Amino acid sequence: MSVDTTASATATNDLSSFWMPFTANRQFKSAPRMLTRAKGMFYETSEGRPVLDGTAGLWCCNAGHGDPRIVSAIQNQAAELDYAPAFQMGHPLAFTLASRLAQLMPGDLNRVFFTNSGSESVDTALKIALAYHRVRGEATRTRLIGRERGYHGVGFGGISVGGIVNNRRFFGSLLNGVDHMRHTHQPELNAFTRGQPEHGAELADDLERIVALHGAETIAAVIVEPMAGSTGVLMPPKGYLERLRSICDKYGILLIFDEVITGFGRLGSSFAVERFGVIPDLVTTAKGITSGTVPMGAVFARDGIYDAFMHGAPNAIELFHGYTYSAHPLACAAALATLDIYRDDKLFERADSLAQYWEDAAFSLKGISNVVDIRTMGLIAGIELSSRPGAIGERAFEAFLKCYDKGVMIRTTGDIIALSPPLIIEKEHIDQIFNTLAEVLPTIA
Ligand SMILES: Cc1ncc(COP(=O)(O)O)c(CNc2cccc(C(=O)O)c2)c1O
Repeated sequence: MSVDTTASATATNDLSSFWMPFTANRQFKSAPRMLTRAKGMFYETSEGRPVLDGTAGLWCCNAGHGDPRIVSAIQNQAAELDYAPAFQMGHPLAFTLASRLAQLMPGDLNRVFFTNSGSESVDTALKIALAYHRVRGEATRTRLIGRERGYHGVGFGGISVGGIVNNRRFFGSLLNGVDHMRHTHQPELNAFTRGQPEHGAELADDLERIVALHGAETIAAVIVEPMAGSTGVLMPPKGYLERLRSICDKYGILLIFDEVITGFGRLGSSFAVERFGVIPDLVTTAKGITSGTVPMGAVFARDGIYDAFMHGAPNAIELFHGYTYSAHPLACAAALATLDIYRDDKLFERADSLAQYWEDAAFSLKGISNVVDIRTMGLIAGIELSSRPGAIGERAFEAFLKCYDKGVMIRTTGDIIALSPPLIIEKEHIDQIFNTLAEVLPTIA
């Protein structure tokens, strides 16, 4: 029997085989929400209904959907060089892209290791950090420090340093050799703050306590999201990142910024590195690198980290790590086309120019029942709702369903609504998002 893989064949009613990620599978399969097309700011459902993409897919479609410049880049690449190994072999696009990315990133974060996702970027950065200390003769530095409420993907490395309990509790004992700083959310001090909170920089001193407990010589790296996205859009308190950098310098600890969400314009700048003016030792990225069109991640390393590995027998492999699809030609082509769009259409500057309008629109929700906090920066917003007793997440999920029915797609984490639209968004779309929320939220008891 021939297998029909055309679009008509995918309009199947058989939902049973796909085990959906991070999804209430039974609820979804009882009332599927199928997206079949996308263009610009909009998805189209299987019923032909337009849905405004308020979350850039999953924080990744920063250039919007269906840009012909990316589409043709992928098509042409598939026809020319569909796949080539990056182990002991190379293809020019990988080197061109790495150079482009290094030019985009501030500081001396000039070395780029390619992965296929944010989770792989995080595991790669953690392994580079551990190996870096070993090649420098400090093999005692094996401990990795994360932060409560941190999200660093779903690899065993990422969930070990991560701080979201549901992402950890089911997966057993591999999560050792880590410690965590406190998260920085202080609603009693900072609720409804526009941008960075005034209070909380001293929370970075948790790292001093961890050093005092374990000994600096046992600690390899600290990893933080400069802006914590998945946990519900938590901004770094003023001075916090600077303080982390200073403490890491004091003890020879590597600082890793996980910019899987904040990278590529989300905060109105190229990266959080640029936005906050703090230079980490490693940066993890993914998502916006290809505007979500082809899976790809990239880890940026400072020159000194790369140089530390470049010793020993001249024909020896310096780092025993990498993926079959590292620097995949289609991903490289999509990424180069995406970077061209960010540059030519000035999407980062555009995000910065719309940030005030976006913020004012978000804060127009203040005063609606159950809205207990609003947090914004660049083109990101977190709208926190109070939780129903014993039913955390239900209010926000109800808002998600109602917004979807009204033609707007939002994301929720717990009872926090997370919004992160494509950077091509127009003011009319911003109005549509927040007018829809203004209609929906008062109807949720
Ligand atoms: C900071 C950070 N680090 C790593 C990852 C993992 O990336 P991959 O998924 O590509 O392995 C992420 C991903 N973040 C992510 C992914 C999907 C949904 C949501 C949400 O908050 O709704 C967030 C992330 O936000």
